[in-house]
Amino acid sequence: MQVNNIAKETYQLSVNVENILFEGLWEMPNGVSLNSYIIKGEKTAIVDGVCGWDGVPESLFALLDKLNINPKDIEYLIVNHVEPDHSGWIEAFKKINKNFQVVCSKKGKELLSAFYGQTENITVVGEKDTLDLGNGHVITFTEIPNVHWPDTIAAFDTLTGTLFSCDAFGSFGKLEDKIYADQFSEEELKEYEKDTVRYYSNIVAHFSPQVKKAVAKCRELPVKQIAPGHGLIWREPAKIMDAYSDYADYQKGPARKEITFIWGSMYGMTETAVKHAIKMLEKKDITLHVHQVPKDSWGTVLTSAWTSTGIIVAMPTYEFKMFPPMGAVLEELGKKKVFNRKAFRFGSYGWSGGAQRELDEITTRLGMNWEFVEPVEFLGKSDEEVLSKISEQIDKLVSLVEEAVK
Ligand SMILES: Cc1cc2nc3c(=O)[nH]c(=O)nc-3n(C[C@H](O)[C@H](O)[C@H](O)COP(=O)(O)O)c2cc1C
Repeated sequence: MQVNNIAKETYQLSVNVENILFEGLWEMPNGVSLNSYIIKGEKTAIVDGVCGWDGVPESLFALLDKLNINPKDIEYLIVNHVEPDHSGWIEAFKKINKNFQVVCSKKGKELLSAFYGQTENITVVGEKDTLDLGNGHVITFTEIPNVHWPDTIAAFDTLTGTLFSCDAFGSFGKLEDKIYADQFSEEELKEYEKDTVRYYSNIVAHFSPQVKKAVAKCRELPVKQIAPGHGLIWREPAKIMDAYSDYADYQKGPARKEITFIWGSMYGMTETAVKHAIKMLEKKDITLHVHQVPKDSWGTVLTSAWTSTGIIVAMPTYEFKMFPPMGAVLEELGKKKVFNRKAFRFGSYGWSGGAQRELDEITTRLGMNWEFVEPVEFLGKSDEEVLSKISEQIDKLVSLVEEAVK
């Protein structure tokens, strides 16, 4: 929980949240920050807020107190989108301040009524509309729908060049002493990027075409720094804009020279072949992510798959279908539109098989368009012949990935 002066009369109020599943679903090994911003012109505005969970609005009020800001003196609540991780505190705020004006998009107005019964004192803004807070702080608005809720806008302070981008350009990971990306070393940024890709792939990825449009729009603004609703502030805005643009492109593939290897096994028959395959892949000049299901969460698998051009799935047949957690993970990859990957499947069966049929059904139904090399399905344990066939197909897969990313 911290306050930072990030530009003239502009402050970041940040509250870290840990040990929860984001959206009730996604694990966050390093937590997440909920960032609000105060702009103190002649009038005071708060840009986005925090969730309404126990203790979180109170943390925000404590931060306002540190800044000597009485919530009653906040005139504008700029709600870039109504998703409750940023707007949940409105109920608590309304109890303290009865005379504020909400600034949001047309769609945001509908959602505010539905979620918080807020129907009055709302100023609707659209593309290029402005809000003058005095002292030179003229805020202009840009519509970036579906990044990540349909009502999303971004607010740009023309005085300081700060773009308050809401979920766009955000990341998982707590904010600690360093709040700017440029305070991180190359190594630290590489590590931090894992949280950014996790955030992007788990939360925003479905809307990748809209992300592309949003990035293009934001590039047109004279942005000096990007202050997102989650994660670090970017004083070199092109870096995170380029990264988000690349992540959006990965949806349709090809992505990076990486392979995500997802496997599951009941009695070790498939697992023996998995160990052989991993040993082989580790000798290749390609980044490998290995995940066992159901041990590793959907979110973790999705994070790796998002940046991988190649996918290997290894699992046995279970009641005429795939080993169930594999089916669930693949459905999720399909729904997030992890499309056009190079892929390989192998696994053990005991009766009459069936895993392949379900795999084909899921990839076809969800339009995933994965290009598979020949599958290797074996009865019981894997012998030398099976392992050699697996090696052959892995060689083919690696070549396909290398070709795709050239
Ligand atoms: C609960 C259960 C369901 C199974 N269902 C099928 C099936 O529908 N078709 C099939 O060919 N084998 C089926 N098998 C056999 C397994 O696919 C076989 O034992 C395989 O070797 C398991 O590989 P693993 O040790 O990697 O889990 C089933 C086994 C179990 C325990």
